[in-house]
Amino acid sequence: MIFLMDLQMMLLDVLYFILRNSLRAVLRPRTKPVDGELVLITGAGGGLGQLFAQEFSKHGAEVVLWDTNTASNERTAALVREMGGKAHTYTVDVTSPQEVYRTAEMVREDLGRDVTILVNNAGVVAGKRMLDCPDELIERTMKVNCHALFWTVKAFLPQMKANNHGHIVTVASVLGLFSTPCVEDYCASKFAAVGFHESMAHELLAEEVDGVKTTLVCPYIVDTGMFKGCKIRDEVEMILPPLDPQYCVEQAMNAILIDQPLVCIPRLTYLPFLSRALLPWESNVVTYRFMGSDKCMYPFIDAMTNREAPLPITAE
Ligand SMILES: NC(=O)C1=CN([C@@H]2O[C@H](COP(=O)(O)OP(=O)(O)OC[C@H]3O[C@@H](n4cnc5c(N)ncnc54)[C@H](OP(=O)(O)O)[C@@H]3O)[C@@H](O)[C@H]2O)C=CC1
Ligand SMILES: CC1=C(/C=C/C(C)=C/C=C/C(C)=C/C=O)C(C)(C)CCC1
Repeated sequence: MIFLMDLQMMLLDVLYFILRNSLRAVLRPRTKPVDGELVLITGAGGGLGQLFAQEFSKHGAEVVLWDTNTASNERTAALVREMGGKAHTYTVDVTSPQEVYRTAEMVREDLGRDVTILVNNAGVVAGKRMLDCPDELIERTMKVNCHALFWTVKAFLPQMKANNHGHIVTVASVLGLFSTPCVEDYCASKFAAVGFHESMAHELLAEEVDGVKTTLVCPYIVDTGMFKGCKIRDEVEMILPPLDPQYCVEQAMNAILIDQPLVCIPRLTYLPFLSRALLPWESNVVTYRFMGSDKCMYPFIDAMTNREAPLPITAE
């Protein structure tokens, strides 16, 4: 009897959330204020990291910027300060757990308060065919895009839980939900990031920690240069062009500010995610061929290889 009542309640809840989320897609729900929050962004010197810092700052948050690249991290801080915002920079390699824990402690001592929003944004890709790729590059992708999530979350989640207040954002990718050929390191790391994020989100809900929110951000190609050259069929690209970085971050911010658990940017990319789950493998293969996704990474890998190749010696 209790089982049947629970089943009925669960089905009603399922319907309620389908309805609520469909309405949310049309009507804009109220956003939460983030002024006064302390937001830590990893990979803050990069294309999306810089824009996240500026957007959070526009909303009145104080930002803590982490990157291995001191110069680009300082540029982000300068942009935030020009806007009248508060930014603190730290040069950190997020692949090192010791460095992450030590710097997290330093942030706490320097600022005298806890980080309340963590944006795990740092990411890399090897940009080589798997069989040509040095093992160290494959390991680096796994360490930056996946292992680092464990270190930063272990560093900041305990205080969020203790205060029952916080938000963990994981910038994964649509390539964590479906794959393309020739970026095995990246897909493996982003599928892992999605798995990590979802498991952590379920853990918080199972423990009824309702004040710590989570958002998984899965963008399609963004024009930051990271995947420069990646190209699908022209006719399909007209419907699905690479994203403008500002648009991507604005969409991600909208999701974060309404505590949305998952956002695929653009929405059209929910389709290949669904078709991967529902259609036979061979149906997906023919779709990939038709849309030019089967060889979309070739020009990207060529461009990466040429970028690294030494300049040809030309006779004077
Ligand atoms: N661009 C795209 O098409 C898409 C990107 N994404 C994801 O979005 C996120 C941001 O990407 P994007 O802004 O385009 O990339 P960028 O390369 O512009 O920025 C990434 C930043 O992370 C930094 N970084 C790399 N390794 C480490 C490390 N070990 N510790 C700390 N910082 C590090 C980089 O520093 P350095 O300059 O020294 O390398 C760089 O500043 C990534 O997670 C990416 O996977 C998702 C979907 C699409
Ligand atoms: C596979 C596939 C597609 C192409 C996806 C591509 C090319 C994604 C690239 C994403 C990147 C580079 C993400 C970085 O994080 C389509 C045409 C959408 C639909 C058919 C299935």
